[in-house]
Amino acid sequence: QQFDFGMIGLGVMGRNLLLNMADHGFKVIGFDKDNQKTTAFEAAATPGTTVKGVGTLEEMVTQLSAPRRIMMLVPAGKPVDDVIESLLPLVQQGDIIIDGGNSHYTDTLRRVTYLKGKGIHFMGVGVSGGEQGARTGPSIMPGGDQEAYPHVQPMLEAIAAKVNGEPCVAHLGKGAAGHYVKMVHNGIEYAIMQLISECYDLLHRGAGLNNDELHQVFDSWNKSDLQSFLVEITADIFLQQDDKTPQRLIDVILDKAGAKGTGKWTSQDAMEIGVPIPTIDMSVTMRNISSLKEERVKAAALYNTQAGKISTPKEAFIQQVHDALYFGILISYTQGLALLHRASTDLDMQIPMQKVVSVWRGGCIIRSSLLDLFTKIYTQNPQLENLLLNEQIAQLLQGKEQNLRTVAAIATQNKFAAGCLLSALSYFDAYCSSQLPINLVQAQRDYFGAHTYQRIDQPGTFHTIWNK
Ligand SMILES: O=C(O)[C@H](O)[C@@H](O)[C@H](O)[C@H](O)COP(=O)(O)O
Repeated sequence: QQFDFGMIGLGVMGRNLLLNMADHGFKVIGFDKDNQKTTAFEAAATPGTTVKGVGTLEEMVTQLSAPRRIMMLVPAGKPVDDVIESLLPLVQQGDIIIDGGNSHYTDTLRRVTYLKGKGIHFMGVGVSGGEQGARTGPSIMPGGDQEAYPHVQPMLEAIAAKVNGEPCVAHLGKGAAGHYVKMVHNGIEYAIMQLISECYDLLHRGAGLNNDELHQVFDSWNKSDLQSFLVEITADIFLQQDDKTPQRLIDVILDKAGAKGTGKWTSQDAMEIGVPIPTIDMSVTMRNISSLKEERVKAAALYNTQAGKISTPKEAFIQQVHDALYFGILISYTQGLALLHRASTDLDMQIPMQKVVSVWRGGCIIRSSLLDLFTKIYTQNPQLENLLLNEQIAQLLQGKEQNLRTVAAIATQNKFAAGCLLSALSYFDAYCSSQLPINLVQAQRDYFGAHTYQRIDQPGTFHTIWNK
């Protein structure tokens, strides 16, 4: 019995992806050091499918047909390098090793080069959609050498989410492009989650909506132009009863966010290559501020900060917040996609933007109806530097702009920490300004550091001996 695909790591993601693959007729074999996981894997298989769990890497590798296709879903970092080293004595030239975890793209690039030298194909593949997505249809973001992709394409297309019958997977570029695209996906995910939480705060603490009303609002928004996975689950979350107290669970969850790093990496890389993504940056910052709970409690007492009650009539305010959220979400995608466009050139990854947005239409955490529009826009203009330069997007934003300004004013007036809503507006105003007050910054830099400046009326760089 020869198997088509092997998985290292049968935690919930690894197991579910492999079971999904077996359901599509592929013969799959999985390895995990933990015997309970291999047993649970076999037990969870759909009757009639061909699955096998083994306890040694050798057993798995020797039963795979050539070229071997081996995916690992292990924690990012050293565990990935350890698995690669333990595989090397067992694999042959032409075999394909895939890292499906959230690895940093520079690690992936290093591993692509290292294994290329040994005649082994290494692919960094982003997988989005969580446990449920892995089992029934994730969004898959593969990158790496084109030569290897056709060997894994049938499996990935079979298991991926489908939109209009099209699989949400495509080859997304050279080197570590797959993991780079997944990293930015997560950066956008951070921003949208933070924007939704800021709107929840304005509606709940500000306008006094209770959990049932919040459920109604988000449920209706999910039937509007805000239709998306994150808005959909947010509507559900407000109905979840706590099993320890008579309260709704949302009301007993501590306001301290966790983070595994992908959002931070996105901001770090954007700063590195000089692409502004302030709303994503702010979402990372807001998680960091949230972790300072004890200090925040002290500061709140010192400054007696209490968010105000919002007097705008409820229905009108709900509509204003709807538009503010829509604007913020669109700006978050805009920033992430502008980063991908630039990184594709600067890091020589040749990322096909129209494929990125089409792969994000289904299965992933940031899936939303907006991705259909983006797919049309990038198909018409694959080299678009920034969505804000597209007329259709301009019309959409101009229709919502005033309500965002109103909500931003209300939020600041009433002491709501709406950092992502405000940063989206500032980004929009700065990006859409032909004139920025940066001439003064240039003057100051030249004044104290002779850093020179350019003039609006003649080419060249200039330095002035300032009158001090
Ligand atoms: O696309 C996905 O399926 C998710 O993004 C997934 O990758 C994971 O849930 C995040 O990495 C969590 O990230 P944080 O712990 O940093 O929020």
